[in-house]
Amino acid sequence: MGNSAVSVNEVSHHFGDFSALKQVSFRVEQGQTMALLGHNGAGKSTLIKIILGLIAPELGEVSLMGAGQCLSSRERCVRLGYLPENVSFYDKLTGEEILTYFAALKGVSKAKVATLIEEFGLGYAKDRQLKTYSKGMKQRLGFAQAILSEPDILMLDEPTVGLDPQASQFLYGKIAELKRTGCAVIVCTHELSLIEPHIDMAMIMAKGERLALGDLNQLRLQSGLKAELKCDGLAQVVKQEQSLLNLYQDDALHFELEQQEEVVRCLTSQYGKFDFSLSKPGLTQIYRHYMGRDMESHIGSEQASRIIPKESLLTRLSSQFLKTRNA
Ligand SMILES: Nc1ncnc2c1ncn2[C@@H]1O[C@H](COP(=O)(O)OP(=O)(O)OP(=O)(O)O)[C@@H](O)[C@H]1O
Repeated sequence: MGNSAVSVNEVSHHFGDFSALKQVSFRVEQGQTMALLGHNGAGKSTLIKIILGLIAPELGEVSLMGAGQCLSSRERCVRLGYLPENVSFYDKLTGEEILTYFAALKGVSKAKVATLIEEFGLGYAKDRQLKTYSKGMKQRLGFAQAILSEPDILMLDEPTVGLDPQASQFLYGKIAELKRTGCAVIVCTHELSLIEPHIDMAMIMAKGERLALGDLNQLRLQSGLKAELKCDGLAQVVKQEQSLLNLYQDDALHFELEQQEEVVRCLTSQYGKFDFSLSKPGLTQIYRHYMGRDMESHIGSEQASRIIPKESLLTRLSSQFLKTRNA
């Protein structure tokens, strides 16, 4: 499977007789950020748990930094950072105590803890118990925890929920810094327009299946969604130019992305139209296209009775770290 940071190959998984993942494959290279998108219950968290080694997939393979599936060997050689969807730490500990605890588990110095606390604007609250923290403060602490060990692979589940716009920008700035060091980042989110400028690629999932995968341009092409071009005097041009007539609707030209060069060349070189606005489908439009009109029915397909009680993933990760270290 090569030496991608994350390589997921034909992974399938069931919970009882429910098929949560169906032959999902993708790769994320070092220094790349991938958005993992899908409706509630699409299988995103299950996939993340499989990558983390918390769930063993029934079928398929996962390889991290070129290393195979075995959790203990993976833990020894790959630095993983993880921010779960609902950050749940021990709420009687202070912010500083929590980061110090995770630093000890990950073999990170206390000095790094102090630096991160300041960087994340939590210095004023470091001695306060977590139960006094706001949602955004907990989220910042969770993110600091996830990047403590300068991870090779960072997985973030809804990282910007509860963050104000400034804190979200700070978080994406941090992600950009980590990417420059070669860190591969996978972000599960429903905040599509927020994440769009920060990703190299996206995977869209529904009902446990991969619907689309690629960078924005590849997703635009795969979706068949059209670009829209507007300019003054377009109606006059279209009257003279038969090749553009079929593309003309509601005062604009609508065309496949492959046709863009041809359309623009025609307008500029034959009609001297250099002042035009061109809009391409964004991630939100692409996502809506794939989700179709029955998005609501996906949301309704959650079956609460199947859900096994969730204990804190961080707690489980910590105990696995401890087991590995003590092995
Ligand atoms: N431990 C479990 N036991 C039984 N079913 C489960 C379990 N975990 C997840 N599922 C089911 O698997 C499906 C995928 O769940 P998952 O949490 O991966 O979705 P998701 O895409 O992360 O959703 P969300 O956006 O709501 O977080 C859902 O139908 C869910 O009910």
